[in-house]
Amino acid sequence: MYLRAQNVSKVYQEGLFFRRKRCVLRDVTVEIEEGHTLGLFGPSGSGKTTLARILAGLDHPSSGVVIFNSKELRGMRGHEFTEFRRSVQMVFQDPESSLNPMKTIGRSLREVLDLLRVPDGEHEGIIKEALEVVGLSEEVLCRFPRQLSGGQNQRIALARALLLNPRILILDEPTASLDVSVQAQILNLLKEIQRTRGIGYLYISHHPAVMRFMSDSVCELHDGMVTFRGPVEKWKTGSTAGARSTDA
Ligand SMILES: Nc1ncnc2c1ncn2[C@@H]1O[C@H](COP(=O)(O)OP(=O)(O)OP(=O)(O)O)[C@@H](O)[C@H]1O
Repeated sequence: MYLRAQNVSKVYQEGLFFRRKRCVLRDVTVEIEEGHTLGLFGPSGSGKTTLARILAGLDHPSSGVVIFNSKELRGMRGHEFTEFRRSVQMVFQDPESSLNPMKTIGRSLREVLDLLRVPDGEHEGIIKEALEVVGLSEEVLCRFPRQLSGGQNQRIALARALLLNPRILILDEPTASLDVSVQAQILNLLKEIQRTRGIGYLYISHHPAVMRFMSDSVCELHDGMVTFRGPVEKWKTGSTAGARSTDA
C-alpha cells in the first residue's frame, strides 16, 4: 500500500475585496509506503501541514493528484473512499484540541467505531487492544481530556487513529506540545508500533534531530517547494532550492 501526492500545488485566495492568489505548494511529489517513515521537514509556513491535509483527504489540491494504491483520491466513492478513510489516519500536534473536551475518552473512541459502523459488540475488544498498544489502562476511558496529561492525551489520539487499523499514519508534529522526556517516550512508542504493525508514517517536524531519529527518507520544503528528497543519510539540514534536490 502507498499514498502519493503527485505534482501537487495549492493556491489560496487571500483578502476580502482584492482577491490575491497565494501559492503555498508548488509541484510537490512525495510517496509514503507501508513500513517506512518519510520525514517532512521545513521551516514554519513552508507548507508541511497543507501537504499533510491534502494527503489525508482533508483538503483538495489546486492541481496535481493524490493517489492511494494506484487509484486517484478524487474519483473515489462509496466502499473505496471508506477504505481510504480507514487506512489513512492523521494525528495532530495538540492532542487536547483534537479530542472533544465535553466527551469522555471512552465516548470519543466509541464514536470513531460508530462512524465506520463497527458493530457495538466489537467495540470493547478493539478499544482494549488499542489502549494496550499505546500503554494506557482502561481506567482512562471514563476520564475527560483535561483530566489527563499531555503525553496521555497524545497516546489517546494515537490509540484513536489505531482503532481503524490504518496502514498509513500522518503525524503532524505529534510531540511538539510535550516536554522532552515525554517526547522521547512517544517517539519510541511510534517506532515500536511501526515495527510490529508495519504502518507507513509521514512524520512532520522542524527538529533535525527528530527527523534523523524517525525517518528513513526525508523531503524538505521551502516556500512550498521541494528542496531535498532522498535517504536520511544524505540529508543535510537547510537544503536550498535546487541545490540538493535528488530523487529517492
Ligand atoms: N486556509 C488557508 N488560507 C490561506 N492561507 C493559508 C491557509 N492555510 C495555510 N495557509 C498559509 O499557507 C502557508 C503554509 O502553511 P502550513 O500550515 O502548511 O505551513 P507549515 O509548514 O505547516 O507551518 P508550521 O510549521 O508553522 O505549522 C502559510 O503561509 C499559511 O499562512
